[in-house]
Amino acid sequence: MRYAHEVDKVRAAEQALMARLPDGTLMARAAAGLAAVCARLLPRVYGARVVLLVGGGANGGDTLYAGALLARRGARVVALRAGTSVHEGGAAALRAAGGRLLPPDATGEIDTADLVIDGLTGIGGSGGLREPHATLARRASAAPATLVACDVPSGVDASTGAVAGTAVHADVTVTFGTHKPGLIIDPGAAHCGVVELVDIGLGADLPDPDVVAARPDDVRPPEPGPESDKYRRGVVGVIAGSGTFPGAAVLAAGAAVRGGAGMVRFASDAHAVELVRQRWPETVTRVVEPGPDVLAEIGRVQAWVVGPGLGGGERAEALVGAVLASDVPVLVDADGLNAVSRSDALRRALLCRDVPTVLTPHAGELARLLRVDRDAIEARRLEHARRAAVELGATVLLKGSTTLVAELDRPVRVNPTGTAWLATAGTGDVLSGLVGALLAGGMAALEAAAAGAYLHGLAARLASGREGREAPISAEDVLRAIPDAFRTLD
Ligand SMILES: NC(=O)C1=CN([C@@H]2O[C@H](COP(=O)(O)OP(=O)(O)OC[C@H]3O[C@@H](n4cnc5c(N)ncnc54)[C@H](OP(=O)(O)O)[C@@H]3O)[C@@H](O)[C@H]2O)[C@@H](O)CC1
Ligand SMILES: Nc1ncnc2c1ncn2[C@@H]1O[C@H](COP(=O)(O)OP(=O)(O)O)[C@@H](O)[C@H]1O
Ligand SMILES: [K+]
Repeated sequence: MRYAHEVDKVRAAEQALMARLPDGTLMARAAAGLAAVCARLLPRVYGARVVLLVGGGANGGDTLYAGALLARRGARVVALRAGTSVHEGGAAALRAAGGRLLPPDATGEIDTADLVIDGLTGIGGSGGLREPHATLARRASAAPATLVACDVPSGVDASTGAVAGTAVHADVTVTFGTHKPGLIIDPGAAHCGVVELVDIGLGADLPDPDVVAARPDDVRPPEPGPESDKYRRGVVGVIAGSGTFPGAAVLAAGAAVRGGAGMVRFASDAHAVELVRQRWPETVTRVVEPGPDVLAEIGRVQAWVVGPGLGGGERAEALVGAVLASDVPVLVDADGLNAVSRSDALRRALLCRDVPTVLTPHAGELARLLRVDRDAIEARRLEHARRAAVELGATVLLKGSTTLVAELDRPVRVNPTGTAWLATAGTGDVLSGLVGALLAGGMAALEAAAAGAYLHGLAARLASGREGREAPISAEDVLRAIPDAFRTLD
């Protein structure tokens, strides 16, 4: 797993470590790591033009010391000082190495630089960048020079990834000690470029992470063994589709098949059932009307998926209600979530469940569930995913440019796979069927949701093509690539 810690935990760990080390050791380690990355990025350090953007805090200090190291190797280094104060030790080191400090209006230096280091704000930044920081950030982001952010791109909130106004768009972010959530969650993540972690020795002092991102060998979907049969592998029941949206049913049922379910039971109205039967003859289908015995009519399952394409109205509410009353893991998606948003009774049913429930909203659906603005959710995804997990008593998979999975008292999972080409109709239906199959296979809710998001994003990348040469994909392309995604896991 890749770990990320929020700012208060980073500071506590740094203090604990600093208490055992001579003054300035951590800053020296951070600066050395930063300078080493910058040196690698330059074709030649000697004679390179390096500009430092320096704020008044320790982030500026790291940057000044790194600039001094580059100056000692023959780079021509100038620092533009934003604000009134500047880290004194760092400024003295830069001067001693032959570098110069200039006022912030010397912005012409940025346009002719080979490399710019952004040391305006790090983990101490808060709110939108003030002037002259914002102008410097904009100018550096637009300049041809390679832009390296020190610890965090200035203007990005390190703990959350929120961006209030201008923020640096870095090519590379060199971060110290541990990742910060804001570097792996959008909108902040989109400002980071490539993230390089420099070890400054914090390891033993860091507590459990706030946020984690899987690496390929962390994703372990269930595998059949010699003792397996279709029932032991897990039966998933999919209740989806309607006269208006039958396609969602085909995608969700198909993804459950491809996601490794031993068997898929599919139930809906006659039209959706007919389409699913034609497209996925391996499913066991049943036409159902909502009623007290609807689940018994469909048959025994190890997990339910309810919601994709169900449409609005009482039918959807009744079907979601029946599923929430069951005693097996449940995934609620799309119109199923909208039904919960409309009905206090369903909300109560959700809270009463003592078996796992996974909710898979996009920002609009979560906005309706939490009764907040969609924009607020997209700006502060981490906060809202966590809040939803608490208020709705469920494992919440928030979809979008960064997919998060939140569960009470657990580090939030950030999905590292995916591509913007996934933003196309129907891909969410594929995700619901896939996660449903993993739940039916016996994975815990958090693991199933995180593994499903990982495989879904990987399938999309495989379908879309090699980086730099991607092509548009359909939801069906993603579905077809699910087995390839499984194959790429170790
Ligand atoms: N602690 C350690 O052991 C280690 C820490 N390390 C390094 O220290 C960094 C943290 O340093 P830090 O705590 O000094 O905060 P920092 O990120 O420089 O920001 C504060 C400055 O920014 C300013 N500012 C804030 N918001 C602003 C805004 N919106 N717009 C404009 N200005 C704004 C604020 O001004 P003020 O609001 O006080 O007027 C103040 O001047 C960390 O990221 C890492 O690089 C490493 O060396 C390893 C060891
Ligand atoms: N900008 C984006 N970058 C990466 N993935 C995205 C982006 N926007 C959406 N996605 C992904 O695309 C899928 C869309 O799901 P959803 O909105 O439910 O679509 P639908 O309801 O049409 O099936 C989700 O997996 C989501 O995480
Ligand atoms: K910075």
